[in-house]
Amino acid sequence: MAEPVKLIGCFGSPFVHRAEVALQLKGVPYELIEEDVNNKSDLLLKHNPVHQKVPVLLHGDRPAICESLVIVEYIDEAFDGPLLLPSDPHDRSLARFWAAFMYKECKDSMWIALWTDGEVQARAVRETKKNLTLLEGQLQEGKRFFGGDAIGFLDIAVGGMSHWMGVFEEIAGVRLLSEEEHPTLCRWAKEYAADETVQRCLPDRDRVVAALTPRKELYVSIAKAMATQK
Ligand SMILES: N[C@@H](CCC(=O)N[C@@H](CS)C(=O)NCC(=O)O)C(=O)O
Repeated sequence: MAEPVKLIGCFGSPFVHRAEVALQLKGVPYELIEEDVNNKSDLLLKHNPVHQKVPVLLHGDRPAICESLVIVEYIDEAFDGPLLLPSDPHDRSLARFWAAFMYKECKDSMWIALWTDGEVQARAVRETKKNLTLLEGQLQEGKRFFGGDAIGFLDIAVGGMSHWMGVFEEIAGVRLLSEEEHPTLCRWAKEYAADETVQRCLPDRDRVVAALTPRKELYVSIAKAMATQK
């Protein structure tokens, strides 16, 4: 009998979304354990004592796997189904490189652009748009997804942007991604969000806006701290 798979997650998280999409694409049955990140459970603290964040993947009795992209890679290797990372080592390294770029440079500049103001914000907006152009360059002509004709690792890494970017833009009142400036990336975002498997684990947009809006002050203070470290 297959060992049970459990995912500790929380509502409205783009990081949890990554793990869920990977499980869904692989056709792995799993139990989603909803965590209240404002009142963390002993289960979460036990399995992710380092970062105390979701997602956390539990596979049988083995030690938990933490960090969304590590989880996606594990799911890809541990289960049958369509390959998420490219089979070619060179392509695989490139996918990992751009996923790391998304996680660090893109995310950081976006976050500062969304939640600061004045010259700091203006600089971050310019940097974000430059980063989005670089990312857009990874979408090959004639291919629907970063992974080619099917959703792959890099699509999952960038995937949060397709649903959450608009949410954060709405809460912050700032526009970063537009059809005029990044038509190919916008086309990708629509196709990703419209995919049948992805749709199964995309939280309702209005509920996400309602859940994240009260966190605005927190986002502003995190962004200010990030900006001073740059
Ligand atoms: N680098 C982590 C980030 C995960 C993350 O930030 N998760 C948020 C939910 S969206 C969380 O658990 N927040 C709780 C906290 O920061 O205390 C990953 O990729 O898994």
